[in-house]
Amino acid sequence: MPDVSIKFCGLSRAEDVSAAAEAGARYVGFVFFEKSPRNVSVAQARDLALEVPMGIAKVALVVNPDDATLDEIVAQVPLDMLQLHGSEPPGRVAEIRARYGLPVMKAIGVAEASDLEAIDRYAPVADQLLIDTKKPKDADRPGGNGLTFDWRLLAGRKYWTVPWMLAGGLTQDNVAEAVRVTGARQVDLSSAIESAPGVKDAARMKAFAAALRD
Ligand SMILES: O=C(O)c1ccccc1N[C@@H]1O[C@H](COP(=O)(O)O)[C@@H](O)[C@H]1O
Repeated sequence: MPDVSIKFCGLSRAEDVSAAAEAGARYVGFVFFEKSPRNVSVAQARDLALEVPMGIAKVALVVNPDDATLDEIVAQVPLDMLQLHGSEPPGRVAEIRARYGLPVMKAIGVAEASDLEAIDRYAPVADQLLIDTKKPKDADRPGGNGLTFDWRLLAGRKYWTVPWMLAGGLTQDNVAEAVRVTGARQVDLSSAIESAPGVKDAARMKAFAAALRD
């Protein structure tokens, strides 16, 4: 198994941060999206971010944010990256990257081959890409739904101009296969490391990391 970096997303308690660090996460994510069971306030995220050990990147996940929202988050929370998980067009991604001087990761939803065309539009304006399952029509959030997409769509794609992460329904049982098929060297997940919606589980984080290591 190659070395694969893990991002555990949607942490909301100090104990989740400790568990993520202990499991070997290289990124942790805080969700700013009211309809999500993982939604945190700016104050909560600030307290959590201050608990994150050095060397683990702190990521703010936002969905079609306006400048006022981002101004507040960036001013209050010590961050290493912004994750844009809405329908932000490439120009807006570039604008956010320039305005805040933080690396930006743009999520791209995938359901079919044509969705991958977005990679060429976003790679020039983002520091990283997050290839996630496309939002189902009836879902009330654009990610974090625990659903996979057909990983074979990424198989054989050798040339990426920016680093990327794989996301969407990854679990301790399927991640090894997902990495094998897609060649991903970074993975991001939320649902599978929860004991209930929004409640992270230390044992599941540990088991997920072990599935990538062993
Ligand atoms: O987690 C959420 O609630 C969320 C809300 C809005 C946008 C994105 C969200 N999560 C992101 O989706 C991926 C995949 O999640 P899952 O593993 O399928 O549950 C997750 O890694 C987050 O980055």
